[in-house]
Amino acid sequence: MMQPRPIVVLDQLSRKLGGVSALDGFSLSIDEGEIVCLVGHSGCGKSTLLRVIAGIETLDAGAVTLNGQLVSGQSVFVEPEQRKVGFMFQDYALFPHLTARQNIAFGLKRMDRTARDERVSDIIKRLGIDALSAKYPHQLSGGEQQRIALARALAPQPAILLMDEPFSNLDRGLRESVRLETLNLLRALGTTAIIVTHDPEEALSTGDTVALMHKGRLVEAGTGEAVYAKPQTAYAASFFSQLNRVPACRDGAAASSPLGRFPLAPDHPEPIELLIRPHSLFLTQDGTAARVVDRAFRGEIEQLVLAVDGLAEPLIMRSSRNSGAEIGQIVRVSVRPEEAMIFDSSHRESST
Ligand SMILES: Nc1ncnc2c1ncn2[C@@H]1O[C@H](COP(=O)(O)OP(=O)(O)OP(=O)(O)O)[C@@H](O)[C@H]1O
Repeated sequence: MMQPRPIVVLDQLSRKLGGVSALDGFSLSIDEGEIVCLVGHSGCGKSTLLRVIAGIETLDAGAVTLNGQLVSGQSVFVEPEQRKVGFMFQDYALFPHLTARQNIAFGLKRMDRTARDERVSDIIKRLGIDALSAKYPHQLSGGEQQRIALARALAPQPAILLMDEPFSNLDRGLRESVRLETLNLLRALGTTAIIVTHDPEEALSTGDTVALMHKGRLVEAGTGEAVYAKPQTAYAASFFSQLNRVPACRDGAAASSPLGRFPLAPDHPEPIELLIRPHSLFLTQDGTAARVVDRAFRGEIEQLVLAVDGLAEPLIMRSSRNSGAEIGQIVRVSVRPEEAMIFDSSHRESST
């Protein structure tokens, strides 16, 4: 098997816009054929990053290398048309006065007519959108417009495809199927892609790598499983799920808390931040006493709100087992020790 080759190398990208650091030393390397899902809260710099890669925004510092060629930085600037980068905008930006087929052909003006027709027919066939090709954008549903926009972005066979919130305009029901279809197509074509979203759940299930961004910086990157189960930072832990923050302090080789003791590395920085997901709590005879403050049954999931002595905030516990607990009842709660997450809280203010 061939070694993967980095096709997008983003090195220490910085860009100030309107006095804000939209990009602040952002670095990431993406392999050929890799699908990266870039996620972060609104305003963290996701769109600016895509625009810099596409060449429709400049850099203050840093360098972008695409396919081995320096395209931005060190006084180099390669024009967007020369970059072999496709861009799919959040609102699709289809031309209203062109049919679906003409929209798809739009980026192929420099090809001769026969080759262009062939290319357009090929992508229409691949996406199974033949029935839409003579229609105008206003005659298409949101899902159909999304497919035309995708076909238009893919028609020039870009080495890299950038997609800004490509599924956010779709209904919930449609979003899942369009997302799977789009990913399957990108994989079949071997396209390297960066897909932007602000939805944590979507990020975890889209693509090979999740890259979490905050205030113009990369917080961490890894597979969806890794960033969810073993986040390296408290910011990532809290971005991808609700959390219980539990006070804890060092006691020898352990972090001691009202919910028990957890192993702590000797060199772990202090103060300690102990974070526990609602699903990491369970009821057991030898747990810590807790009073049920609230209980909500949600079909497959039961949620309990539990007051524990020594905790200012009640704990949220979720389980797929129905405990049958009643409000006011005293229960005993424990933590799956391997799921307790311990961080250093000294940088919390700057990271949230
Ligand atoms: N043209 C501009 N002029 C001034 N400030 C800008 C400009 N473009 C972006 N910004 C600022 O830069 C920061 C990053 O913006 P950007 O649009 O890249 O974020 P984003 O993560 O894509 O947000 P969203 O998810 O809301 O689209 C924001 O604080 C934004 O207000």
